[in-house]
Amino acid sequence: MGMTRTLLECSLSDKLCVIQEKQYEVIIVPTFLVTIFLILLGVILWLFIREQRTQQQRPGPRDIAPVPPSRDLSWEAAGHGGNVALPLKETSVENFLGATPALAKLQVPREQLSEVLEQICNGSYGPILRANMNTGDASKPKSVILKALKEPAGLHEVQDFLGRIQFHQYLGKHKNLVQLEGCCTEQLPLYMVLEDVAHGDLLNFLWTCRRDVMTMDGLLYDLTEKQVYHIGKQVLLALEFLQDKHLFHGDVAARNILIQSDLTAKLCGLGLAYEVYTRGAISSTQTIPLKWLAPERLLLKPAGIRADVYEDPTVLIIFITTGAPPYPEVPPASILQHLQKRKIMKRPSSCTRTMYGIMKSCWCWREAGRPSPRELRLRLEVAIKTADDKAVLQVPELVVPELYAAVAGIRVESLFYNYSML
Ligand SMILES: Nc1ncnc2c1ncn2[C@@H]1O[C@H](COP(=O)(O)OP(=O)(O)OP(=O)(O)O)[C@@H](O)[C@H]1O
Repeated sequence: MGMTRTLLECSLSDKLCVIQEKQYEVIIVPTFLVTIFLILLGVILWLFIREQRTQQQRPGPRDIAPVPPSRDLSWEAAGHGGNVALPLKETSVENFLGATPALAKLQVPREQLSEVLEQICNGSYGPILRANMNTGDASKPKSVILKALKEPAGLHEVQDFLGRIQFHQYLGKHKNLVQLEGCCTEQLPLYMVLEDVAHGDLLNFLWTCRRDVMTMDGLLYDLTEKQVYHIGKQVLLALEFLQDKHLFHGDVAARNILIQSDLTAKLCGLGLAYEVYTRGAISSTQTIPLKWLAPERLLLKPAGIRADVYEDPTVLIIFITTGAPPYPEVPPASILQHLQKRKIMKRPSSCTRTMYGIMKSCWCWREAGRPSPRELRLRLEVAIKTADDKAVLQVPELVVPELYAAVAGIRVESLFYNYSML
């Protein structure tokens, strides 16, 4: 207003007046703008510093301090020399654990877990152990599997581990999925308690079939075509169950199928299904052997249940060849090019044309061209009726795990085999 008035007051012939007025404009406006800018900068800086301070005060992984190992489980007594306890005692973590009431009814009192019998392997969270659980009758302890959270664990890992237990709880019971028995999460160390599927994974089972072993602990190591269908069907029932919950497994492989003495198959390795549950998709952080992957996954495209269907016949073929690696003639790194030429696994002599026909339908390049788990199961149920229940599948050579790992494109340590100990 003042400036306008001054302008109006200056006559155009009064040069001095016009110059003075412009000087006024040149000084006042930029000063005003600079001041605003400085105030804004100050506010932003203040907010930034305040946020930094709050973050420093928040509990983070580095805040976790060591605690002595739990005495409840005699891991050292089992002769392994170490302990599986988390070196963790931190108020914030304890508060955090206390804040998961959803798990309250799953708690297994630690004193019921009496003795660690063996370490099966190192799983994705930490050691996977076989332990005895007291059932009330001292003469009948029950064998269970403990998945422990390894040390050192940060809050994020603790959170993820608890989330995983809740995921099992969400899934509920299914005959063909490994069952959650409970958990020990009220204090550290943390354990997920699972039913013990004592005969271990299908791959080891198949390798044992190659030996002259007839029966072991009630399990018959003689496989017929009918049994192959029978186990395949159970895996598909588990996949249907996951599909009903809008999930998929993501790593269908013989190493993730556990076998009971009555040939009940149970799917384990639910890590990727949990990712689908929490994020709606699988990330690429977990490495799955290339030779097991459906084309869309090799191409890093989004995958779904029909990628599981693609992988399921890979299991069947491994089955029918009693644990031979898939695509033995193709180097693991060349598998995508191989599939892009629309080449599929050859029919082994032990595989009937009916079974191979079913497999081929699953190895369709296009996802939409593959059957759903239910359609596939129905086909297996038809095939089972005429399947051979007499002839035992025989592959004479023993497996050399190192060679298998190289041909299959997997790390030999990932084969949790006690095969060599038989
Ligand atoms: N309930 C069980 N009974 C017997 N053995 C088991 C059981 N659970 C796991 N195992 C053994 O441990 C191995 C690894 O299991 P699993 O893949 O479930 O663990 P993980 O590494 O924690 O993977 P994920 O995070 O995908 O579940 C299996 O191949 C099997 O040998």
